[in-house]
Amino acid sequence: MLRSQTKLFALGKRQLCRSMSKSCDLTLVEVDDKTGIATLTMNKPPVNSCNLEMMRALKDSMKQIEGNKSRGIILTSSNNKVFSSGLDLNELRNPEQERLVAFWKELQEMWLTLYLSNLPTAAAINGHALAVGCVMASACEYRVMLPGFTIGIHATKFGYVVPPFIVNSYLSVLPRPVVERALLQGKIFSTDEAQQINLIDEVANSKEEALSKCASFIGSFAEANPVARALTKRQLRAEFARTLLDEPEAELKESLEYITSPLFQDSLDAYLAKLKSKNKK
Ligand SMILES: CCCCC/C=C\CCC/C=C/CC(=O)SCCNC(=O)CCNC(=O)[C@H](O)C(C)(C)COP(=O)(O)OP(=O)(O)OC[C@H]1O[C@@H](n2cnc3c(N)ncnc32)[C@H](O)[C@@H]1OP(=O)(O)O
Repeated sequence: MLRSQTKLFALGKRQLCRSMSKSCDLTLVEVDDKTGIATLTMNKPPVNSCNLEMMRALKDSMKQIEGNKSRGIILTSSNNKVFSSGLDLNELRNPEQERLVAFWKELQEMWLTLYLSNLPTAAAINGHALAVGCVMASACEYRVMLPGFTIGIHATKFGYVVPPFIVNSYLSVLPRPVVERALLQGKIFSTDEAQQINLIDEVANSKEEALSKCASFIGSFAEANPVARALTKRQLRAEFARTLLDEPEAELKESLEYITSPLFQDSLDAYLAKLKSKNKK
């Protein structure tokens, strides 16, 4: 198994840190010296799918940003078509038990790190944000999206039960009746639809504009005491994080049982075959 490593480079006025795998930098972090805001870029070709190493890199980068006393985090993608395609489905297919346990624990920890970050968080959604891609954007405090893309959690459409903490990600942004309908339909929203239901806060016409709008949002906390802000955020969000904070092992056990069931594996096979066949036509 590859271990992600983190390196720090001085780059002019900026610091750049990278979480690396053998073949590429999975995440890139740039801290703007003037604003103190860190941009965390997902950089796992072709579609930023979240495998074990990617989620570890994301978690490590976020912890590093918090440790560097940055003023906020903007999550974005180096791919100008895909923000993230969600969990790497290959991790779920006929998994080896030890790796599956590590993978699911990393998902839990990555989500908790983002959802409960002490820092203001914003997502510059510069491409499709599907399933856990949407969950990561929803875990941020603010979302700016480019037109012409899609966002949503479509798990039920291809036969997956939605885990409770993923339901909670939506519930922290959307009203309950909207969440219920969207999850049960497996609804994927266009940028316009997402704005209408307030799944996203703003639309921007370029990645630069999206980053700038996210930076303005983070700047809006300039007058707030960072410690008071962080503790208040944690109080507000603790309820939705409760399952994973108090009983991560129970959630893990339930998810593992479900993922390794023939029911799940069969629908995953069919879904992966459909996804691959798209490119063979
Ligand atoms: C009661 C207890 C309950 C417990 C429940 C426990 C577990 C349930 C698990 C359910 C959780 C689900 C969360 C998820 O995040 S699952 C991931 C779902 N994601 C998707 O369905 C996205 C699928 N991808 C796409 O729709 C498209 O790829 C796209 C993102 C719109 C980009 O389209 P495009 O630019 O055209 O790129 P391609 O489609 O050609 O993709 C390139 C390449 O990448 C492969 N790929 C895409 N997404 C994934 C992925 N998520 N995982 C692995 N691989 C992916 C795709 O197959 C192509 O591969 P080839 O080049 O080899 O054909």
